[in-house]
Amino acid sequence: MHPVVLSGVAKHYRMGQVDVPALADIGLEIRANRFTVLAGPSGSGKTTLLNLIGGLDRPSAGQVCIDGADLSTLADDALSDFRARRVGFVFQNFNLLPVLSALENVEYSLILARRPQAERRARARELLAAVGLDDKMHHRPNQLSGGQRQRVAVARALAMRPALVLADEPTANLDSHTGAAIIALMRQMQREHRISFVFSSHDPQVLAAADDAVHLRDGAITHVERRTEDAA
Ligand SMILES: Nc1ncnc2c1ncn2[C@@H]1O[C@H](COP(=O)(O)OP(=O)(O)OP(=O)(O)O)[C@@H](O)[C@H]1O
Repeated sequence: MHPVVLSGVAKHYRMGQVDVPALADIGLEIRANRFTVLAGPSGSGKTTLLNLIGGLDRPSAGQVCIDGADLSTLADDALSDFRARRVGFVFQNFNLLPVLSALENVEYSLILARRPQAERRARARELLAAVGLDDKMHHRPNQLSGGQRQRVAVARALAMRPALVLADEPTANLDSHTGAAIIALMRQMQREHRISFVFSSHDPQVLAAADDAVHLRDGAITHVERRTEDAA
């Protein structure tokens, strides 16, 4: 099963009297357990598409189905609940809560989901160890480097065992060496946790690491490259 299927998706933004078309007639199947990159020049619609896939915004037309659920049929509460349980997010500016430690940042979504304390603490520790931060669990974000902050964000995105992790330009604020390490980490996490990762990126290193690349231009898909076979 494809975890994400988009059909006939369009998005227009309204700016006063002006209608700004951002995406038109998008049909796309994102494969399960793959690393997919949305690539294209600035303004081509990458972030808009990622926001629709993650249920952060709604399409002007068409359907977005994740894990068999048609997001357009969900009311706002159900949509945010779905997002919290099934989708992990990684942002270019990390978006960690500054007053919380690395451990608490990873644990936070599990607290909101009312998981028992022992379980959520164990899960957060396990994930921080997996991203190489065993010795930094009690550091706050301003006591961590950019690369370490993004490692915390990756651990946080995985905490709820999502079906899908979305990352908007995750290496944009990192130097190329640190960016390469984060890509390798995300690749490893994607394989170990057997989930689908979808990125938007300009970064050739991210594009080179992808199984599938979706090329966008002027709000439309120009072509999709599938670089690995479907599993037998
Ligand atoms: N909130 C908004 N209101 C109005 N227009 C918007 C809004 N967000 C995006 N747009 C427009 O939609 C189009 C697609 O923007 P989008 O941010 O999705 O592109 P992008 O490929 O992610 O660009 P970048 O690589 O620069 O982040 C652009 O023309 C942009 O100006």
